[in-house]
Amino acid sequence: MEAFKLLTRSTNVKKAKAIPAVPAAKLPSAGISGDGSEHEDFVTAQGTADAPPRGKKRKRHERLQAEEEQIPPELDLLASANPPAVTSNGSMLKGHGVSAAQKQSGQDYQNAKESLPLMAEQDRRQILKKNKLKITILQKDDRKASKKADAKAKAPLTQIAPQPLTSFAELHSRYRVSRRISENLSRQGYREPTEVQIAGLPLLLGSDEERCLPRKQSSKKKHARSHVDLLTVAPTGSGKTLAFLIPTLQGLLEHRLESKSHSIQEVDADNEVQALIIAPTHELVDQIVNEGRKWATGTGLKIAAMRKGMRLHENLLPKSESQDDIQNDDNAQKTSKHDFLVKTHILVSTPLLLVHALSSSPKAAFASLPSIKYLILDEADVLLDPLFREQTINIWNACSSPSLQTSLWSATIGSSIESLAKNIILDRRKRLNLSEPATPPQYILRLVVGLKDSAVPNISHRLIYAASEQGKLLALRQLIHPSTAPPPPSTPSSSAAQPPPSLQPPFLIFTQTIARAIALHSELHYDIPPEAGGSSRLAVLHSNLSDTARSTVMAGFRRGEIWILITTDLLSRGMDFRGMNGVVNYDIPNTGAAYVHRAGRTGRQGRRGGVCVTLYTKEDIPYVKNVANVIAASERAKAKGKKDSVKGQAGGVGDDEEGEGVQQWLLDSLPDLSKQTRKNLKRRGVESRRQQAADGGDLRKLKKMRISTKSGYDRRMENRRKGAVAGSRARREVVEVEDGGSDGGEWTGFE
Ligand SMILES: Nc1ncnc2c1ncn2[C@@H]1O[C@H](COP(=O)(O)OP(=O)(O)OP(=O)(O)O)[C@@H](O)[C@H]1O
Repeated sequence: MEAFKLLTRSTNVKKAKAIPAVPAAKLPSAGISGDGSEHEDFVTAQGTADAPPRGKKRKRHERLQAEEEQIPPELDLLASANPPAVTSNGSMLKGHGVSAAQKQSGQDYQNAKESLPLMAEQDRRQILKKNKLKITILQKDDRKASKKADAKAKAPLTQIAPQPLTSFAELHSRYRVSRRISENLSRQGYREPTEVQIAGLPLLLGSDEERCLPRKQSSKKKHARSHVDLLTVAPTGSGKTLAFLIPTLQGLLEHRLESKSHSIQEVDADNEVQALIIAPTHELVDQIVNEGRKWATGTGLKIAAMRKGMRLHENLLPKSESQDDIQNDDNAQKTSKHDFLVKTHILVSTPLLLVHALSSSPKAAFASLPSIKYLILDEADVLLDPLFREQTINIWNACSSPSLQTSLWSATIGSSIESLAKNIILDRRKRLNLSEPATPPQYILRLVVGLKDSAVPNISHRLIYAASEQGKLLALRQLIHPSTAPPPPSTPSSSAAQPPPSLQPPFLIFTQTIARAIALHSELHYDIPPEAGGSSRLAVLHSNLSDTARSTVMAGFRRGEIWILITTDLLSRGMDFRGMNGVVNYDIPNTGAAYVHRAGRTGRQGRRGGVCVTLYTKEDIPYVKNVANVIAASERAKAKGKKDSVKGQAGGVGDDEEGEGVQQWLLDSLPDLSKQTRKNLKRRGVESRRQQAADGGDLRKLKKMRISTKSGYDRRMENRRKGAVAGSRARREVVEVEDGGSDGGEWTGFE
């Protein structure tokens, strides 16, 4: 059961421990030395640091040193993490002496940033290629853009090769990320950046020079930073959360430093939300908050989840007061007592909760959020899908700051979502009058890691034909108890020649609808023997449960108390369960992208040994091509990876995952999906599974789709038995009441 310990991640966020005092930074203008020798020299010449020589006029650098020592470590963005780089002739490398005076303003701060030398272009390109990273400029917003729009549309997109982040130590040494954040990373045991972090962090943290953005010859500012909006497509479990959280935290610290040095008295700036992270589900929101708190520890920055009844700022009245139909005072009072103001720097929310909070303004139909500097859309393709599109765009439009930086993240962003996002960004700029000479220039970049929109190749994919709903149940039981249940019906079209794999818990089972998740849960209720924990090992999670019930199930699953979790697509996106052994698609996913995300709950951070099993029936055959194509692409990628690594080193990768998921003959024989079928399937899933008795659906079809191993005859007999028991119980109660009423309650037994 060691695996279950791994699931405990993110359940309890320990309160930030007091960070041990970090020694005050050395005076940078004193020549900077990591070992403090220059500082000692300074002290010997001037007296002790604690007691400067009396009677002497305080020199400027002493004053600056005092100022420097007052800067708390979380804001000490310029402190040197590494000993200063010294050239062979003993002189300092350019850029390792930054005076405190340069911190006087945010602009100065930017100018003060002296970068470490860049890698040669060839080396940069080699590292990016090795890590399968592709960075493209989708749009450069400049003065001539509109005039040359047509010409530009035809021109190929420009690829760039930014300076890659080769280690987390570079975050501080090159990008001046706060020491606190770097310490938090190393305390959590994070050593090497993942692929998406290798390119994503420099793109969001670096100067134009480090990002290698094309610069005008006339631009003299070496450390200029253009405005960048970023679209990132990176595999599931590749560390995207950290890639957007670190730059956000760092950006907010820089803003704080900037406004402090400008003595800008921002109205209640410390309580204002300055970054918004939008995610599609409550579960993902909570996970991001937990992750964010790990990196924000000790920085003074707060990150919180949006909850019902929260208000974003004072001007937004509680919902009750803004509505015309206030029923009575008591009610209004009660509601306003429960409404409270959000006091956090980073707010994480689902689109719906935020939209509710924003539309509760009595004055405007939709309140604006001018303080938001960062907008992050996690699982952006879902957020821009018709289901959430309107809400997401409303939130996006409410962020009215001209310097808003938007980033979109997902493992799957199709070309239609990409162009929609691009258009929203450009329209917003036009509306805010930012399309004219953009200073600094504004770019929309796209970062793609690996093969776009593909499933992780480090797990094994199995597509199993189970003929009917009953066959699926049998196949599932076979997966859970490989030795006890009979094998699923095998037919000539079964793709798996070998017996189906067995699954070690913990694992997730996905169904198409809530009703089916509930039905499957009650069917499997007694499948786990009491000596293994019985029915408490199995749970169901869906959006019809209360928030508390959802959190309880999630906590139980993360703690390893629940072994098998039956759910809908609610948990298919973004959820990070460490040690997850497998995923079962009890019902086929609606799209290829949905398969990528469901399968991505296992095999995270490159972990091997995960299994994704997809069961399909005769009714699914017209729809299964989507999934089969994704599996085939993933297996091709796996085979290529193996070939490459065998070339690179003898032995190569382990041969534990064979490419048995989908065979070519099956791929060729599955029917192609028409555009309309694809669209309908995406929206509604396999239609026959959605029908309920109440819909007046075809009774025979309904029976076919029912999740149960029992025959109709057995069910009828069981129902009769149940009816008889209930009837006899009711009769007994009637007799008891009558007897009790007649003679004072003395029981005389049954007749
Ligand atoms: N550099 C790193 N070193 C080690 N572990 C890391 C690193 N970066 C992230 N992780 C861990 O990898 C796991 C997956 O990260 P994360 O949840 O951010 O993936 P993701 O790319 O957002 O996946 P999804 O597309 O499913 O949302 C997390 O447990 C995270 O803590």
